[in-house]
Amino acid sequence: MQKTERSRIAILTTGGTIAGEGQSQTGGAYTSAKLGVQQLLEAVPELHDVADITGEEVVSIGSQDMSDEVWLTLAKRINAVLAQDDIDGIVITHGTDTMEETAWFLHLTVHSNKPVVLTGAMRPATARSADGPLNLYNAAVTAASPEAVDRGVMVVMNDTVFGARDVTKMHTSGVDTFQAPNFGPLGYVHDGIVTFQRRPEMHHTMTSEFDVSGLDKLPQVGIVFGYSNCSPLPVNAYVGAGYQGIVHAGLGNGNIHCDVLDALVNASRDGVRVVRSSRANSGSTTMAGEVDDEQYGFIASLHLNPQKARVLLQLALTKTTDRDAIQNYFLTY
Ligand SMILES: NC(=O)C[C@H](N)C(=O)O
Repeated sequence: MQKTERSRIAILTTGGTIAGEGQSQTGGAYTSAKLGVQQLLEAVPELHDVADITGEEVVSIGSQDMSDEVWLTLAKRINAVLAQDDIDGIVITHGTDTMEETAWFLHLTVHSNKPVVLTGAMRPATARSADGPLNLYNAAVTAASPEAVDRGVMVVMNDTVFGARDVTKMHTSGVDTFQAPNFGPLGYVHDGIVTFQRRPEMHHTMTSEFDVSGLDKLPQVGIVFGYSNCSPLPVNAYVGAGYQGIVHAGLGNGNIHCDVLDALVNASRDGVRVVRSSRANSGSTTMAGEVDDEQYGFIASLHLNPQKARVLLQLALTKTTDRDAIQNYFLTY
């Protein structure tokens, strides 16, 4: 696709290690979300070779503190900015801890085909070989590319472009922490050029039916982790607190310890929607395995990991509580 005019990119900042400051350049303790939007932009003057850039701070937090409220604020702000004729794409700087969840939430709630790219850093801005500046540059290159239109929300880290549905954080500290274990990346960025190899096939952005424009909170959905000798206490606590949904981070192909299974079946029969995901980092919780979802009224998360299954269940519950309809959402998005 040819493009002659200069792209116009809005950079929205939310904090994270990319805006982090430490006392040493070679590692150790640091605090995320310290630098403002101007400091982030000034660190990468080459951004202005890529596009006309505007910057705006949405929040300034470590992404471990991300909340449904911030997601709703972000989605509404992004929809408003992308509705402007004078903006071609958005870059969001974000902490890496929950970047995959925010990207996935936005993939389902932003209704535009313009590129939306999240990026961040594993090393604070003050570190030797800080990865943030090049990640920010590569994110802007991607957001400014006409080739990036209609690929949904993306994460650009470590020269790699990932789809929001596929990407997950796999390493606690490495700069190559983001991977897409089931489906691989969408493309790569090198020398100021983004090259794509595929586009997401499932519904998102323009074809997503989830609309959060009138919402100021989301349904409450909790995650329960499966392990040997585990207890039904967390399931019962969520049910007692009135949660509308529970995602079980199950064993292997979404399997569930017998004590916890009883608690989840009771929850499901009481109308709490239960999604069966897996603590394994790749593969699908398939619809026919050792657990009979139809019998218990459970929903298989398929390739969505627990933290992403939680997001889709929250959005599904804004539309329906019907088990079959929710399973269908997991087959569609
Ligand atoms: N690398 C990072 O950005 C980690 C940080 N705790 C955050 O998610 O905000």
